[in-house]
Amino acid sequence: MPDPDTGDMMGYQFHDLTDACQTDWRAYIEHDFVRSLGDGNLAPEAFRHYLQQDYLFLIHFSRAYALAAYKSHDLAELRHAFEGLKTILDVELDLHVGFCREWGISEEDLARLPEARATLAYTRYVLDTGSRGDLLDLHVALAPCLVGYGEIANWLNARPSTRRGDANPFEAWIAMYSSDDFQAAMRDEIAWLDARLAEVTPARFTRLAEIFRDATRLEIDFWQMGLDQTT
Ligand SMILES: Cc1ncc(C[n+]2csc(CCO)c2C)c(N)n1
Repeated sequence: MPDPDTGDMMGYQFHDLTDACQTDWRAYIEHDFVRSLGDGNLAPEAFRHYLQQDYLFLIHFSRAYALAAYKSHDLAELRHAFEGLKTILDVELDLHVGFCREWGISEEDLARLPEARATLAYTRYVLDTGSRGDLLDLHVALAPCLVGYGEIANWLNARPSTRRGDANPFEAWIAMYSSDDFQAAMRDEIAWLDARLAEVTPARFTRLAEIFRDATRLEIDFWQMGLDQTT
């Protein structure tokens, strides 16, 4: 459809992906795990289980960013993948190691950890989608993780019952995803996706929306695993 201001043809945008799966997207962003984390009363066992499985998750997500490097066509795409991998290793895992120390999870515990089904399903789904498809398929599969956590932080901050500061044991978690750096990374990813989605056909968009919805459902399962402490 033509843009009313410029007359240019407008394609799809990132928000069309969330619009296409609103029920699942809201169930992910506003999950009970997230609400309790915001209120500061999430059961320590639930958070501990989440932290342990997230360690395995982050290792496989690092591999997915390495796959994005492999799928790159130019230096800009390669840098984009490299920055994503570097953020997981330097920022995500850093936060993670700090939390594990605080919650009494040792490196030996992490090394011995059996991988839960929800972790297996989500990480291997993303790697398989990226192996089979192109860089856009892979980024769409990765988007609920990066964009979702930024949106969760914004949702929590806009909500009156969220407790910020020392009164909340999960303050560092909320602060990390609310930070200017993380929010800027989220906006960069949305801009990258907007530029590529502008070019896709309706049939291709339908397939991408399916990938996005599946990855969103797997994020829901990951939160639920924390609450249920299932493996
Ligand atoms: C289940 C699960 N989903 C998303 C994230 C957040 N996250 C993991 S890697 C990455 C991209 C680089 O920052 C982001 C935002 C998480 N930790 N665990």
